[in-house]
Amino acid sequence: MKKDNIVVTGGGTGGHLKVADSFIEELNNRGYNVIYIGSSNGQDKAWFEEDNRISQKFFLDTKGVVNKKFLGKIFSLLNIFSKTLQCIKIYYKFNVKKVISVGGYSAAAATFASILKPNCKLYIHEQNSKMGKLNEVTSKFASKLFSSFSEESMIKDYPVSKEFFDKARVRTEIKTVAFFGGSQGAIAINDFALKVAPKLNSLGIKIIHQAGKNDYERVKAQYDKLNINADVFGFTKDFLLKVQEADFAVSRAGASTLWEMCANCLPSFFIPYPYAAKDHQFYNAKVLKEKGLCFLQRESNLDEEEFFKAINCDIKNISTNLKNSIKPDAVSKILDIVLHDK
Ligand SMILES: CC(=O)N[C@H]1[C@@H](OP(=O)(O)OP(=O)(O)OC[C@H]2O[C@@H](n3ccc(=O)[nH]c3=O)[C@H](O)[C@@H]2O)O[C@H](CO)[C@@H](O)[C@@H]1O
Repeated sequence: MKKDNIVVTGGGTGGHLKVADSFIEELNNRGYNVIYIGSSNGQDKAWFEEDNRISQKFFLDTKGVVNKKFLGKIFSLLNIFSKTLQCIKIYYKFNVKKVISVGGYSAAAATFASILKPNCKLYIHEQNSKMGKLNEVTSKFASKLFSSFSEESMIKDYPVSKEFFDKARVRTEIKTVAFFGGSQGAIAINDFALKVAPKLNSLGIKIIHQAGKNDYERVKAQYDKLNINADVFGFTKDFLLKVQEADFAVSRAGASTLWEMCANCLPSFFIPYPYAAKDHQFYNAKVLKEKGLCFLQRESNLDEEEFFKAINCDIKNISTNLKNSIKPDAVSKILDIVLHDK
């Protein structure tokens, strides 16, 4: 017999969706009925539409509010209000008493509905070092807030999928370097990779390169022109395989990617997305940098020399120490707290 219905909401980009995915997996393993509420815009639909671990899925036509002009903001807020009413109806229909939000605009309506409906509890997972706008507004109403960066959080480890820990290995030498641009890809990282590729190639180092859907063709053509046989792709569902193969990564510092690399013991050179809200990608990586566990450079003063210095680091030492930066059972521990909360 299936247990209670639990709502998981949020997404928009891969970082939020990966965390939602980890919660859905564990809830499903524990026999709970999972209801997912996301947006029909962004990546939610592509990620979960065919997912048979989820018993009910709702992709609402919602968009972000924060970066809109005045009138756009008003329309988006009115839209969120009407979708909030729709979510309240869903909660009554399926007798929902617990809602887990991983944030992002696609979580807004379901989160507000959990606050407005009596006998419904809200649990929030904030992924970043600086809180997103929605979580800032709604966390005061949450029964519990979880975050790797908050002193108050009962569980500080990030909910990374177990497979990144299972396949972890301590790197001892650099045979393969990977370039990762976050779920959307990053032109700045693509251009940097193409700059350093000839030297990496001459050192006999293999290149893995996630260029993003939109820039893939250009990047691939550039490698062909350079006559370098790199493993280039736009986006892969098998990200773990690429992480596992790499001995060193150059990457954006979105929270999910950052902790996945820690879990896998992969030393990294982070180039944060400079336009992230409150510069949160920089602060995500700064926490690791202060412990000597990563390299960190601003996109505005990217330096090839610094990069080549980094790949000559004591990789074994960093990789070994990454092992202690995160523990593997955060998903389970967070859900223990949520599910036993009265
Ligand atoms: C531009 C922007 O606002 N980015 C935010 C977004 O980033 P974004 O979604 O890029 O951030 P993350 O790095 O957190 O997550 C990317 C996720 O996509 C997966 N992946 C990546 C490449 C690939 O080919 N296949 C694949 O599956 C990775 O495993 C990872 O789990 O959400 C993050 C989490 O809130 C934030 O920290 C970022 O700042």
